[in-house]
Amino acid sequence: MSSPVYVALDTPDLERAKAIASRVRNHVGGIKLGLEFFTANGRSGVRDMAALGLPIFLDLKLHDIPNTVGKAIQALRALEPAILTVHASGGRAMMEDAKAAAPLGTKVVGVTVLTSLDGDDLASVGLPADPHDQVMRLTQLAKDAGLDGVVCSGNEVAAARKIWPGGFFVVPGVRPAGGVIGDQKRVMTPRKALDAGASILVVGRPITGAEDPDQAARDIAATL
Ligand SMILES: O=C(O)c1cc(=O)[nH]c(=O)n1[C@@H]1O[C@H](COP(=O)(O)O)[C@@H](O)[C@H]1O
Repeated sequence: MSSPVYVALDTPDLERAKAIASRVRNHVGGIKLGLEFFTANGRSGVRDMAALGLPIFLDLKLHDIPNTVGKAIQALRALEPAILTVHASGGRAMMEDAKAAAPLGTKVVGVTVLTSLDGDDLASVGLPADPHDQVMRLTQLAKDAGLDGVVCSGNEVAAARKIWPGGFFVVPGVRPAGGVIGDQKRVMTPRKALDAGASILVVGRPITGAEDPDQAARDIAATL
């Protein structure tokens, strides 16, 4: 079975992204490319990374009016990513248009509450102060809109899966025991997140920032 770990290659440097991907490729199940990579390298950069042969998770976290998000996804269709993100808080119509515009084989997943936010952050933007409640609300909305799954933290994934047993659950904010937490606020170890019901785990800096990324990826794989 392929690894549930997608390595987040958060760098604007194409050569660095390729170098890390080649080093860790036998210990991860896929590659996640986000805004930092995409704004620097665009579609041709995504194609270069796809040529390495691992599934591509294109994490652009689209969030705009339904027409704009739908058209943006149409413009990306040829890349046929395995997974694509939109913000679930963009609303049901936006998510419906996103799914309708995506290639058939692409899983479109809705970001619920970013793992870098806690209750105080939510309250500061006028949302219910409990991340758990907001994740449940947006999981239900993403399901109703016909998406394939959601992104949430390990803290919420078990409850979210109860709402949506067949959903695809992406869990970032993953840290090995004792790992540096950085800007993340809702974190969990890879093993616990998987046991709680994650479909895949997104791991960035614990691998890419390690002195020996292959060893870091192997160490994480050994805990799963
Ligand atoms: O959609 C995501 O992948 C995502 C959602 C979220 O709520 N939190 C989150 O950290 N991410 C992404 O997951 C990765 C986490 O990176 P590290 O904190 O370095 O492991 C980054 O690429 C983030 O963009």
